[in-house]
Amino acid sequence: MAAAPSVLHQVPIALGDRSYPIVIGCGLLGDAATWADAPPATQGVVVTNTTVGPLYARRLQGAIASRHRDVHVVVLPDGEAHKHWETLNLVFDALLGHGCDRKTVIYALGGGVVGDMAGFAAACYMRGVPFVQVPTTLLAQVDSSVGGKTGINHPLGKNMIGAFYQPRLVVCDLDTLQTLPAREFSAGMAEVIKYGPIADTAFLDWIEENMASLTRRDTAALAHAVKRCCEIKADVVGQDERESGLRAILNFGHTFGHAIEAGLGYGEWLHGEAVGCGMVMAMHLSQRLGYVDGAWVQRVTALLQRAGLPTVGPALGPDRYLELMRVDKKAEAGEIRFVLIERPGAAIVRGAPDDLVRQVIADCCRPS
Ligand SMILES: NC(=O)c1ccc[n+]([C@@H]2O[C@H](COP(=O)([O-])OP(=O)(O)OC[C@H]3O[C@@H](n4cnc5c(N)ncnc54)[C@H](O)[C@@H]3O)[C@@H](O)[C@H]2O)c1
Ligand SMILES: O=C(O)C(=O)C[C@@H](O)[C@H](O)[C@H](O)COP(=O)(O)O
Ligand SMILES: [Zn+2]
Repeated sequence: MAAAPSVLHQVPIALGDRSYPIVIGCGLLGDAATWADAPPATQGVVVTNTTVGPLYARRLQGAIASRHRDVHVVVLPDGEAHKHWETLNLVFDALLGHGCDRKTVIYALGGGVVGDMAGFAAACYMRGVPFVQVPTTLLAQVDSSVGGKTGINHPLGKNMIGAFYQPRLVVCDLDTLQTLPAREFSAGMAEVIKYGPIADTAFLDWIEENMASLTRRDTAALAHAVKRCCEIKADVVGQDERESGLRAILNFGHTFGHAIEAGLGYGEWLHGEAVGCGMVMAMHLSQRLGYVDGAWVQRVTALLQRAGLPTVGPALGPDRYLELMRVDKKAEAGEIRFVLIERPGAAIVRGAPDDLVRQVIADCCRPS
């Protein structure tokens, strides 16, 4: 018999009238009580994909059935390669086809790809309908479901078309992580580890000590990791919702990482894999600029390796890396700006000479 549903943590995110809770626990998805605070509406639309839908859509549909007259399920193709306009249009087709009004609640059931696309669809449909994040990957529970960055990719750059649009509620059901493939779990660990170097060295110590429990998906360890990551992200986003400054620290590893994703064509490397490798590159750059020492870079690199992540970048060649990174959203007047580790637990954003960046690419990537 399944254990009774339990809420283990609630993390608030303070954004004035756009504040919302992040609820973390077990057995939440199929429990009607979980959804009591979702906005009321005639129609609910669950947006999911071909992998997550068969696993969890019926359970969610049943739990929210009493809140809406109709609950529709929209099933998208799975994968980063589908995070584009054509897939987004499938959501709009369904919303219009079902005659959804502007109070319709969209439930994003899946990983970060579904969450980013369903959130962007919610931001656009009738100029904005409420949405709820129901993240089912480690990466989505610790990062993408929180903070309101939504959007899609463009062949020339990652997440280039999108909107800041906050969900009304985030529900992290830890039980869903039990069905996640090992490679996807490792990818999520990259964004977990990210919070250590940028904000909390005690959390980095904790991850080192608890890597085995996390890897075997022990519920108590997962609950702590998801809670601590959400606390850090909620604190940062609460201070700088639209990334005018501080929020950029959450982009640690992403300048190099997004170049890897776009350069290989979305999907060959997972987002978390590219970000993990990007963090190694950003740490090498931080070291070359005199901020951190080699021993510390090695310590974090070893942790990424223990999490099962690649730490040597693909052979795109320095010119291509630089070309792709100039498209990054943090770039200003053509200058690439990197999130660097100023000291363990603190990050800054600044440019770096091209020749140093080329040396980092030579040190950290396969030869082209
Ligand atoms: N908005 C943000 O702040 C933010 C933050 C980080 C990442 N992202 C974005 O998130 C995306 C990556 O998210 P992701 O790593 O969750 O990838 P994903 O959404 O592609 O999910 C990974 C894979 O796991 C499957 N899956 C999901 N839940 C499952 C479960 N419980 N059991 C079995 N399989 C399951 C999915 O179908 C998919 O095949 C990228 O597009 C990235 O840009 C956004
Ligand atoms: O929430 C943020 O801010 C982040 O940067 C979190 C990242 O992990 C995430 O991948 C985000 O989507 C990247 O944002 P982008 O603005 O560089 O596209
Ligand atoms: Zn990310």
